[in-house]
Amino acid sequence: MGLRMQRGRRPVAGSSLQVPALQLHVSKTAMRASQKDFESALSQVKLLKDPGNEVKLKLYALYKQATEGPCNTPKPGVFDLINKAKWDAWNALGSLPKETARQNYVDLVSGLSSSSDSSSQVKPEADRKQPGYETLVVTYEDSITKIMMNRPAKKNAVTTQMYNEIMLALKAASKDDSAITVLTGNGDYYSSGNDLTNFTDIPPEGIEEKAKSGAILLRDFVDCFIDFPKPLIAAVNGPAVGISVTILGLFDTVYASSRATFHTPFSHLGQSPEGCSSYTFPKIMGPAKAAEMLIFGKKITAAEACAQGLVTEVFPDSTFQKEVWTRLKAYSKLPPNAMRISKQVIRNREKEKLHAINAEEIRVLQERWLSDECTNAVMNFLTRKAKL
Ligand SMILES: CCCCCCCCCCC/C=C/C(=O)SCCNC(=O)CCNC(=O)[C@H](O)C(C)(C)COP(=O)(O)OP(=O)(O)OC[C@H]1O[C@@H](n2cnc3c(N)ncnc32)[C@H](O)[C@@H]1OP(=O)(O)O
Repeated sequence: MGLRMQRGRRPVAGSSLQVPALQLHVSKTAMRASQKDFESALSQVKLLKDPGNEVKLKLYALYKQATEGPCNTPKPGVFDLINKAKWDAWNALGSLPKETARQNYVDLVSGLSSSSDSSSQVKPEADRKQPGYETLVVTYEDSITKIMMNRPAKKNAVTTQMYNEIMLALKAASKDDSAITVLTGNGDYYSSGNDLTNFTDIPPEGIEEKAKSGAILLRDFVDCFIDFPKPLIAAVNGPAVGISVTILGLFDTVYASSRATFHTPFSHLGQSPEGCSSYTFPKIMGPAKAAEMLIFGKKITAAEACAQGLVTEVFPDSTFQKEVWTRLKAYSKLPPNAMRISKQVIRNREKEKLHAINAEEIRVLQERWLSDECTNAVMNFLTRKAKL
């Protein structure tokens, strides 16, 4: 039996191994890994290729040290081989401070991710579906990483899990050898925006805590789009609502089906603009058109969105897939470094500003989530009294 890395679980041991003395490297940046870095490493580790038993034991030991401190449990008996290997690995860390263990965990995962990235410089099998996603289908073909939202029965509404998976897919795509990355939706919708059931699982600590964690999630999500280093294309296959529309201002190219519509009904929902749209929309379409969308929730057609500069080009719905993918395949053959560098030249000077705008929009939105206007709107949708 080998050590197992389970989806959604901590690394667990399941092997009788000689545990080598752990050579722990205290990096120059020790003590600087935040809880957020640590949590992101915990998510990342689930997507790694099997790193082997020795590394899994290191991860296990560092995780225990980072979360519980020095080994404090009785040594398992000699015949309890698995638990003894785990105990030995943890105990070998002695009195290593929790913060250092956390940093070492983050460093180790980061090293594993980049080595698995460099080994993936070998072109993945054509159109291979990347494993590890439940709400997305992520494929690689013709130097294009395609991230497809895949909850068609729910109009690709974005659950907490989908926010997290899109972030992971973007981080992976930023490091793989694809030239361009495309976000699209499966089914008749591109996306109906935030899944309104995200408002329902309120923790015992109350709605304020939920709003706080929602704010962190949304900030990290939008930050991923601001920082994405390669050409990012949206293939808007159908209607788009809320967050799926606002982040379009952070894409480099937006292709839309003639059936697509663009709708940001924030006032109807007692909410306020996000995805940096309070900045990108007035800049793209002018303040008057942006106000109609962001304040009054005017739904616009693909043709209108194109005339206003939010959409690059509209294709007839009947030929949308064929025409868009033919175009993208041609673009993906252009020299990838030149495309990446051109994007950076175009976008980099705005990055800091966009991060600040993102933070400010979320500060306002977090208060809105606690308002009666927002609670009533969400309840009306969930109790079937209202639809957009
Ligand atoms: C306390 C704070 C917590 C904060 C956590 C939040 C974290 C980040 C927040 C980011 C901010 C984002 C804001 C936005 O995106 S605002 C936009 C939100 N979206 C909506 O309001 C759309 C709601 N949906 C609709 O109005 C209609 O479904 C729609 C017009 C899109 C389609 O109508 P249609 O009649 O064609 O289809 P159905 O309504 O029958 O839909 C089919 C099933 O899909 C479910 N569905 C669709 N959209 C959503 C959604 N957004 N959230 C949840 N569920 C959705 C719908 O209920 C149907 O389900 P059933 O088949 O089970 O009935």
